[in-house]
Amino acid sequence: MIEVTGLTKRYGRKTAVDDVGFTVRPGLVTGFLGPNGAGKSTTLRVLLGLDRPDGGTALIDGRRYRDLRHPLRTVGALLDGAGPVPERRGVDHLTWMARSNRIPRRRVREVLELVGLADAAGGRVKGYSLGMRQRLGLAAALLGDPEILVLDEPVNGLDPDGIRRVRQLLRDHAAAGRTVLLSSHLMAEMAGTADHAIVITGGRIVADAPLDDISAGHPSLEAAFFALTGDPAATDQEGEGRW
Ligand SMILES: Nc1ncnc2c1ncn2[C@@H]1O[C@H](COP(=O)(O)OP(=O)(O)OP(=O)(O)O)[C@@H](O)[C@H]1O
Repeated sequence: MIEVTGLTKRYGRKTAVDDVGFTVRPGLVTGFLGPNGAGKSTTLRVLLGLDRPDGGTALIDGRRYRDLRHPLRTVGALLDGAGPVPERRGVDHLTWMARSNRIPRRRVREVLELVGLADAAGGRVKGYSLGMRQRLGLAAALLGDPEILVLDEPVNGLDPDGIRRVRQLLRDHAAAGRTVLLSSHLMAEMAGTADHAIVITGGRIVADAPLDDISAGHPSLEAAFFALTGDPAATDQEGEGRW
């Protein structure tokens, strides 16, 4: 279970996240949606102990990330940012992670199969495509067989096989009574994967409800998203006349 309460994070004079609160429950895939700059990554970074909040808390099973006894076995995360050493082979990166977290070595092979990277695991990371790096990041998130998955744009760069694998992995994870928090800009992907959605814009939560409730009364999830967050294209047409 993830519990975020009264979370505020400022960068200089910019308030990136403003008194945000939500709960992510087990047994569901919860989508975290919002336009560029809405505050999604900031929230996830604080949750994963990569940034300090100015106020409020973000707890995983009742603890801050840095207080978790076995972080990799509790929460698997995929976030933009520091990746593996480019000179390292994919399999060595995972083996090093497994060893430093007391995870059995056989799990490395398992996660490589799960994400469809087994054949390329012997190659150096610097030779990987965007999608292969993404698969390696997912493998790392799954390595500790964690109860909770927190994934920022997991299908970014993935081909149809990769997208199908991720969708199935997340559905299976939730069906096993585990917790999934997933951010994505791809509304069709979200509509096909998530049960519940939390929508953030301008650093504030504007919806937190089952996906069907959010879409109700709109032709699509995308239309509901624009209704909640504002549609820049509509503003352009209404008078800004930029083009
Ligand atoms: N390190 C930082 N320094 C200054 N401002 C930052 C920093 N990180 C984020 N911000 C600002 O905080 C706001 C929220 O950014 P954040 O990256 O959390 O948004 P996001 O919802 O993840 O966006 P995207 O969909 O583009 O990834 C933005 O206005 C961003 O410019």
